[in-house]
Parts: sequence; structure tokens; C-alpha cells
Amino acid sequence: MDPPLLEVTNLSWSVVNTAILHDINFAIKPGQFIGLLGPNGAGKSSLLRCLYRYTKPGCGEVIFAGKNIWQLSADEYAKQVAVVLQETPSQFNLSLYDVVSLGLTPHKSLFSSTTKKDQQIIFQAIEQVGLSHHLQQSFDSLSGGEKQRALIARSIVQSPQLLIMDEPTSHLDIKYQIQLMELAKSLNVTVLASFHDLNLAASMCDGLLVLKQGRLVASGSPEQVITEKMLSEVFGVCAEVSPHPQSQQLHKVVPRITYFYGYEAGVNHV
Ligand SMILES: Nc1ncnc2c1ncn2[C@@H]1O[C@H](COP(=O)(O)OP(=O)(O)OP(=O)(O)O)[C@@H](O)[C@H]1O
Repeated sequence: MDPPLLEVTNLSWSVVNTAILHDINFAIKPGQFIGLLGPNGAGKSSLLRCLYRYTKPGCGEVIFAGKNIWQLSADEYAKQVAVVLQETPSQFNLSLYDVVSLGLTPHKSLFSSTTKKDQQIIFQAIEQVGLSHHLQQSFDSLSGGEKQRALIARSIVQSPQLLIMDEPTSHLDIKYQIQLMELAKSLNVTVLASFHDLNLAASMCDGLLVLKQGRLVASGSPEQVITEKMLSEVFGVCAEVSPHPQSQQLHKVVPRITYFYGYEAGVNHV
């Protein structure tokens, strides 16, 4: 059996005496596409920040490819882990091309210049996300969705083993939400992404993790995790879960959620 690529053991994190994450344990195998779910404020971004080395947890360990991430140098980790966040800081008038080329930085030594092969990799990644006609446009002037796609292109160039995405689809229309997720799946890297769209997560992910008030309360396949009980207890909504019509074609049970409006979960079921 493959050893996990990422392993989180007994992870807890507090800020000014308030516990945000409580004793979290899970492992992700190479090649898996894992969705992180939870209501607003559940701790998704806080957990992801501990995984991409922005925050050091108070307790517990994050092991990447057998090594504690805090024992790796920042450069070593950046070569292997790419991050796409929901809010994009200003890129100070860098062009789309420049931002995508930043994906090469962890792989280059200081002062080394961009080779023809590097340029080819950058152009190819930009083409893959459908942004070739925006090549020289300033990154800051791109639409929210174009920015997200540009950041995926930067990750493609970075060629990581693990891609961490914090609500990557928040600015995208439905077509690009699906496209971006299918693109991420096609990259052949291990992915951990947080989602608010539970139907999208259920259809795209091999496995799901569910956080509630900083605790991991469910994990497993979408079929195991997306249940009417979980939706009621964790998200406080009344919903019906049925197999997606494409399940047979996809050779797996893809749960599809139908939400009921005007009902309080657990109180007034239809
Ligand atoms: N640096 C911080 N200082 C104080 N509180 C924090 C800090 N970071 C996170 N929190 C709190 O931790 C909780 C979890 O926040 P987090 O952003 O991780 O949740 P989330 O699941 O990503 O939420 P959302 O879906 O709304 O983006 C929130 O109550 C938040 O206010």
C-alpha cells in the first residue's frame, strides 16, 4: 500500500487562548483529490494554513512525504507544494505572464534567467487554462475568475506534488467551476481543496473531510460523507441525498443534494 503523501496527526491550533482547531487527524494518499468541507468559520482556511506552512500548529505534526514540514526549508517545501487562495493579493502591475512564470521561482537559483524551455512551459500552462489572449494584460486587471485560472497556471508551472486550494472556485461561474476542477484533476497531482459547493465537491472528489467548529467530524468517500444526517447536523440544512444521474456512467455513486427551503433541519422534515 502507498504511504501517505500528507499526514496530519493530533493537530491543534489556538489563537489568544481560543482553540480554533482541535486534535485533527487524517492522511492523504498520492494522487487523491480530497475536498475539505465545513460551514463558515469551521476552520477550513486555518487548517489549510497549517498545511502550507503559513501557520505553525500549537500541537501535532504535519508530515509531507515522510518528513515534518517544519524540518524542510521553505524552498524545498515550495518546490513540492503549490497553493491557490481565494483572495489574491495585488501583483503590483505584473502581467499575467509574469505571475505565471513565478511558478518557476522555487526551481531556479538566484539570478538564473528564463530559458526557452521555461518559456514554453509557461505558454503551455497559460494555454491550458484558456488565457493565451490575456498574456500581457496586467494580472490585477483580470476578472476574479481569470485570476483564479492564472493561479492554477502558476501551479502547473510549479509542478508540485501537492496542490492546496482554498475555495478556488469562489469567483467562478458554474462552467469555469467545473472546468477548473476538471483541470485540477487532470494535472495528476494530489489535491486538497476547500469547497462551499457540496454538490461540486461530491462529484469531483475521491474523498471528503468535514470540519465543524474546528473538529474533523466526518471523512470518507463522498457516498459515505454526504448524508442527510451530516447535512442537518453540520450545515443545519434540510436536504435529500440521491444518486446523481451520471453515477452509472462514472462507475461510482455520486451523491446529489437537493435542498429544501423554508425548513429548519431536524425540526420540520418533509
Ligand atoms: N488569526 C486569527 N485570529 C483570531 N481568530 C481567527 C484567526 N484566524 C482564524 N480565526 C477564527 O477561526 C475560526 C475559523 O476561521 P477560518 O477562516 O479557518 O474558517 P473557514 O472554515 O475557512 O470559514 P469560511 O468558510 O467562512 O471561509 C473563525 O471563527 C475565525 O474568526
